[in-house]
Amino acid sequence: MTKQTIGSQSVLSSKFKAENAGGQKKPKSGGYNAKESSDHLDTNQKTGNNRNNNNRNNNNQNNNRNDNNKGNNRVFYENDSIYWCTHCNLPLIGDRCGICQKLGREIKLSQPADVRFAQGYDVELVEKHMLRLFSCNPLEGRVFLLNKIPGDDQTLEIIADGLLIGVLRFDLKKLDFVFELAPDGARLFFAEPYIFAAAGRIVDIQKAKSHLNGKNISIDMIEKFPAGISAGETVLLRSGNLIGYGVSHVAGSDVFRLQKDGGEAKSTLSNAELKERQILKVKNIGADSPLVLSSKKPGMDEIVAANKEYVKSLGKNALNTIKGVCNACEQKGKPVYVSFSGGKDSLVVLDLATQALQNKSKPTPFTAVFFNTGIDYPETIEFARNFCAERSIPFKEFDAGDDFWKTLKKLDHPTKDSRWCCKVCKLNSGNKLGGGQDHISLDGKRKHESFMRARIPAMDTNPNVEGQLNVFPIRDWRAIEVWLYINWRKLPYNPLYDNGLERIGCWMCPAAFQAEYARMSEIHPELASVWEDYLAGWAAKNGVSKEYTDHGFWRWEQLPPKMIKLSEELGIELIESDIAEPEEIESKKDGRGEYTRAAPDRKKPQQPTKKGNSSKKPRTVVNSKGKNSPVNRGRKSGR
Ligand SMILES: Nc1ncnc2c1ncn2[C@@H]1O[C@H](COP(=O)(O)OS(=O)(=O)O)[C@@H](OP(=O)(O)O)[C@H]1O
Repeated sequence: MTKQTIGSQSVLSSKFKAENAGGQKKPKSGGYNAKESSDHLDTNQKTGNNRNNNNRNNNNQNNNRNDNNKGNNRVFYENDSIYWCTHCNLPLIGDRCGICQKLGREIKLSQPADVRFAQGYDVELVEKHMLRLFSCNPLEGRVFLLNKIPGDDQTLEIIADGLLIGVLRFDLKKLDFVFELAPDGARLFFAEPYIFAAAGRIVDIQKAKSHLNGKNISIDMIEKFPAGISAGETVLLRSGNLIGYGVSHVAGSDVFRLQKDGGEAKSTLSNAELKERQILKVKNIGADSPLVLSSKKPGMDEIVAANKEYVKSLGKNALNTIKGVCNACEQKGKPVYVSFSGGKDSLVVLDLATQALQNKSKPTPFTAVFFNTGIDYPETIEFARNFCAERSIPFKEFDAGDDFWKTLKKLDHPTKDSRWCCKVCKLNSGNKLGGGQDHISLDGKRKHESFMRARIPAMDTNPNVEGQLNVFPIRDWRAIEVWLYINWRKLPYNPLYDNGLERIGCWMCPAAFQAEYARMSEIHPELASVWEDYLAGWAAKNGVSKEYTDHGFWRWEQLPPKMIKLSEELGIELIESDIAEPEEIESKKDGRGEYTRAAPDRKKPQQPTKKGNSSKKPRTVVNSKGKNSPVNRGRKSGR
């Protein structure tokens, strides 16, 4: 089996997939095998062992467990596959296509497998990168998927025609997305008609006697290196009958000048330097054939039709959960609320609750509750209010008003590891909701949203809101299932999802990716400037640079290793309290082994505390070279 690596993810190549087509799927009940189940996107042809809806849903009930083999607390989700109908060329959440009735090819997803459809701005973003790099877009007009994987910041696998095409990764140095090819993505650009447009991206390497995979290539091996390539970019590679891709270490203009023996092209490197430098690194190259995507480009209506029975079955299970809880004897008479944030998950729960509880003969009254945090996007507030008004759903809005800003004056800003904002903006309102009386709250949280949420139970009493029983009717659903349901039911949804936001919450959330701040400042520059003004003031008081806040260092109380490394690479000075002892860092990991996007957990709110810690050493700016210079630059409240 040949494994290839894209960023942090191992991917089984399509060559392997082809060799193993028809292979039997491993039983789900077996113990976890790290080798077999590491983060990867893999395809395996199913061989008639048809799983029915019930099996699927049963799997969903118990779909994750600890990955003990990896020696950390990261959870392994067993429900990490989708299927691809190769006949209709569309994704399936169950193994059989509802249109052609054929069995789909299984695709194992990188964990946490919360795959979704690319929509609106996502499609534009991918197109922008395709055009910039390859001057063409083979994904044009196709519905494709995005699968969020762990990384330094937002990192998305791009899946089209059931194949991993590449990865979009938000680069914390560049503060922009970069596109990296995957083996099948590279094969696309060697097929007609794309090979003509992408010619300016193809580097020709001399035929080699030994393997090239993973090797750095020096100038004497380069036959042709297009001038338009920049250093650090993904490039297509050709060597004899081998095709593949790699990453350039230098700009094309440098190579061009050297090969032309001192031509006109602008250069940053001398000929001698260039001769010594490695020109590029081969990521993957092999005797693969160019890849032509299917001529079928189904739209969302067809995709919904192909998945309808599975979606209906998921919906029915969730309806039964809601009915079961709300009509159980011990819960009878308790007020029922739907925690409606204006996001996609609680939208589905609200629609399910409407069907489950608005039974004509014996309706159970319920109310949609929206906690207006005072830092919500205007689109979210408008959507939540309108959705309920248009459907005559009783709607209750609790407004936290200026509480966030008032608290910000007293304390330092919230961080990923000290998040007082959820308590101030949501939980305080939550406690007003039931007034201490027993009540039921239907909530949109899902296990696949983050490794932190992997263990949410079917229902739970909320230790932070007196009398509240939380029920999570769609806890086993993945984002693709949520979107299929929304499309099947033709529900209107928050427009921010089409505008490049994967997750709707407060526009200022310390748990957000830097990529999300970047997008927020494009959608709502007026909101971004409020936060930038705050950060500028905070930076001045604490003696940190604009780069410190621009690159998102403010989001942590104590920085994770990836941010410390970034500060070294960018030469950004830190504050001593940014750097925790290794044990402290370990205990602060968010369960994904990453520090990225620890989803807020209302069960464990951070108590508002002053960030100041009197036991801390005097403030010291640590420069990136590790030299400490004691200075009088304490943060207002300290970190
Ligand atoms: N402001 C507000 N008002 C009412 N209900 C809310 C609110 N924030 C969160 N929720 C409920 O919690 C679900 C998960 O939301 P989040 O992950 O965004 O936030 S949180 O951790 O719960 O705070 C969320 O579902 P989705 O936001 O659709 O995923 C809701 O059921």
